[in-house]
Amino acid sequence: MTTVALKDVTKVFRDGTVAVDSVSLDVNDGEFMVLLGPSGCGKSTVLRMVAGLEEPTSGAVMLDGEVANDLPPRERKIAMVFQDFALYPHMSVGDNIAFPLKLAGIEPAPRGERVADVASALGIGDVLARRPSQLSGGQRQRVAMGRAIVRRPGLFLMDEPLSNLDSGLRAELRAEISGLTRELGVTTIYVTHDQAEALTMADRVAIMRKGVLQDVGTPTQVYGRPATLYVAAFLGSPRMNLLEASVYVHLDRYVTLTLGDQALYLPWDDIRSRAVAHYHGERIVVGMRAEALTPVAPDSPGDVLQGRIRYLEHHGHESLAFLDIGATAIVVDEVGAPADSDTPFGQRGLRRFGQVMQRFTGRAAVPDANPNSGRTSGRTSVLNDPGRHHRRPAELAVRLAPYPAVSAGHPLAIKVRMDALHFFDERGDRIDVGWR
Ligand SMILES: Nc1ncnc2c1ncn2[C@@H]1O[C@H](COP(=O)(O)OP(=O)(O)OP(=O)(O)O)[C@@H](O)[C@H]1O
Repeated sequence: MTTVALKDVTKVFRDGTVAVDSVSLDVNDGEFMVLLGPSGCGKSTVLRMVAGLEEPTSGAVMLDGEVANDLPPRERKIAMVFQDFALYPHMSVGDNIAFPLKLAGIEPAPRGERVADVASALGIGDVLARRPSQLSGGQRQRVAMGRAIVRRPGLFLMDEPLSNLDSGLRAELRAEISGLTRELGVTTIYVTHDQAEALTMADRVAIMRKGVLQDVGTPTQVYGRPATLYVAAFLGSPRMNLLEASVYVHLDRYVTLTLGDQALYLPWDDIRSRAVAHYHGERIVVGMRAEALTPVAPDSPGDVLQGRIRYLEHHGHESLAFLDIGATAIVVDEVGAPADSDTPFGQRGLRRFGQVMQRFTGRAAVPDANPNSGRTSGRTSVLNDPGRHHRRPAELAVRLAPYPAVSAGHPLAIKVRMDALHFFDERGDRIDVGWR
């Protein structure tokens, strides 16, 4: 049984990089917690502090309710799994898995039994005599998992353990890892920049940006009720449509949300109107996921936006239409294109590449980007903050049936599910409208 608590933990590296900024997070016993965020947001640094491989600059890392800042890594009852597997190439698979037990002084007979049990649970019982070089990537990852679980640790720390594998195998191992950790009841902290991994595997997800924790909750909570504009923009594919809206209150009648030259109306007796009404005369951000938008006949009544298709994207099972609706979109920087979530070539890769190039050429190949340079206060308006967000003509992402009978230039009317709208204030914080 292991619980982890981070209390106001900050890590500033010697060069002044603030990798982790006042993070507080509780991980419950047996919980599968995923740390999610783009490359360089500080996820691995959090994990390394929990492992005892990095010391916090301030704050406390607590294990089972005790401050563990000064506890050496080997006394923390943890097992780590990394993306590069870190297997011993000269040892057989069986010896790799048995190694931690050997170190712990376990006799050969019970050692062999434990190894056989773990190997059969992971489906690698028939390759125990092979060397790691004679295995596939997926098998190697299973051996790394086996070596981690064989000691029955209280806490698993996994740093992008699947990112070197192809996508089919990743999906398979995703299910295996989450099944296995739950079966074992081991508390797990799993680092990834892949939102699909986070949403499918986690009991709860903690989303980070530039060292700052943005939101923590179950996958349903963080997806359905994102705490900040950043989380709203980061999660989901296609990205949530984020539109600048002006609020105008017609007392006792309705609240108008003006999007360019069109408007949506919240009836006054709708509970959400009261929260949004505080922003009368101001601009807010209205978020609409594609699932809240349905194409309808052009003259349909109710909450309908009119647009013209700028372009279509065909994805096989569906097509996405991107509509010009004459409104302004708020684009959150650093979330990357959705496909980014699939590239293992993160900041760490860049750093390594830079170090290798430097060794050969004496010059840095890639400047070591400091995500905190140009950091702005959390109070800055997102509607006027060129370093972090920018505005551009909105292209509303809408789902259509595969290969629809429309093309670029076609007009399209879209019905908006008003109860699925998200609202954010000018600082990028969720406006709580008291529902869901
Ligand atoms: N030893 C170090 N010295 C200076 N800066 C560092 C060091 N280690 C990490 N950093 C910086 O701290 C920030 C957070 O790094 P970290 O590795 O925790 O991010 P990450 O979210 O895990 O990213 P990635 O997925 O690319 O590894 C980055 O800006 C990184 O360049």
